[in-house]
Amino acid sequence: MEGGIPRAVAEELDAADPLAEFRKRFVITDPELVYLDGNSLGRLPAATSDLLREVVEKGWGGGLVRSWQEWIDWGARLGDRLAAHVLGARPGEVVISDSTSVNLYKLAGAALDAARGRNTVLMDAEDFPTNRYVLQGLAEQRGLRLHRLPSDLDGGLDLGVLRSALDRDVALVVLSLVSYRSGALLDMAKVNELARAAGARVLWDLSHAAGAVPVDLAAAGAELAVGCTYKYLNGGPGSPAFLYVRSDLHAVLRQPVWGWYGQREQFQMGPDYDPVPGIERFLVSTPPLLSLAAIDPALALVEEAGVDRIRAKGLLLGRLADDLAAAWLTPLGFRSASPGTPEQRGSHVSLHHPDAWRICQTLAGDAKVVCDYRVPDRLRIGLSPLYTRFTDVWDALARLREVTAGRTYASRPAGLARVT
Ligand SMILES: Cc1ncc(COP(=O)(O)O)c(C=O)c1O
Ligand SMILES: Nc1c(O)cccc1C(=O)C[C@H](N)C(=O)O
Repeated sequence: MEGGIPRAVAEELDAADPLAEFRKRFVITDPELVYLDGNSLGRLPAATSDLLREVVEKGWGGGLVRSWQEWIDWGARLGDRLAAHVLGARPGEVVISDSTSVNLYKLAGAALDAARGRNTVLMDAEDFPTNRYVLQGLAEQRGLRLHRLPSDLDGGLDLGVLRSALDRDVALVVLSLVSYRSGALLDMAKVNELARAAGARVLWDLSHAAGAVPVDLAAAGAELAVGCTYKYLNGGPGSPAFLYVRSDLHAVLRQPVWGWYGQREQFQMGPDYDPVPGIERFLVSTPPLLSLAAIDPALALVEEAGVDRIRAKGLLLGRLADDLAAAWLTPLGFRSASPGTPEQRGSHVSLHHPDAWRICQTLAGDAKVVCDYRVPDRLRIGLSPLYTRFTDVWDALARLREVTAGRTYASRPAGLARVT
């Protein structure tokens, strides 16, 4: 019961794909497994293991502490590459450090400290949990008002809702450019403009956007951003995050965690904290060097492919997923949980189904399709263009249809795993 779109269509799209060769640059141990969870953890680039072996054996094993001469500015060097090729920022505006949550805390804290007389923080009530918790903590600790903007779980934040909440008390707006749940993509320039007109700053979380959709922080008038490197940037589990602060704000903002990596003349070990003038003032401490190093070969792939080409393929993958879902899955009780066209989304798509959890678990078994589940009833399908083929999407949705239609999942007991 193929119906809808024949597999040959996906095969033709693969044959015409200018990025097809990039799949070979990743480690793929099980060719039958369809991996559609690169929006959570990207695949391992083939070059990463050798690079890490070199850093471990030559750098750590041979060079020992002397290697810090070379390692110490890797966060800034990689930040500059990310700025130039992925984020549309200028040299000296991006640095890699800490985790997304910690960077969010540092930049939100810095912005709130600088915004005297304004006592409201706006956030999307449906934003990724860590963002909500960090802001809740900051607001409680500082006696600020946290205004949670209602937003459409399957759509995204309505700019009309944001506009009407932007009064003269708002110090900071924190938003994800791409929603982790629905994939909804916001208009960054428009949001920045609305906030600027109201005298508020915007802090962007680019975790689900970086390396998947074109981002031009400078052109969009962005002031602050954070994001992770282990999703579409394929930096590996727990690879450190990035942070961006527009250069004119470096002198104005001081982050709340005063560590020695932000200090002028770090190795002079001076008595009092006196941060450097540049982006490194937003650093805190010793980076997890091996995880930082792993970003290098991963970023090289994104640089070579180019984010515009990655996005172009992402849109086609998204359209194929939409068409197949409409033909095969809607009749089986699936309902879209994402904006309707790929252009309105990042690179993942979500579907509601009352049995989503059990379907997701079953798919990952014999059907060999890894996507993820998000409470209460969503399957989230990540389409990471550097290694996802059109035939992968076709095969995955065909297996999804089979599992659901045959209700082969129904006999399995339900229950939540610790990690989904
Ligand atoms: C939008 C968003 N922000 C933040 C995070 C969390 O980042 P971390 O746990 O690396 O701090 C994630 C995913 O883990 C995310 O999807
Ligand atoms: N960061 C993760 C982790 O440490 C464990 C399991 C999953 C993740 C993820 O990245 C989830 C992802 N941010 C999400 O959008 O749900």
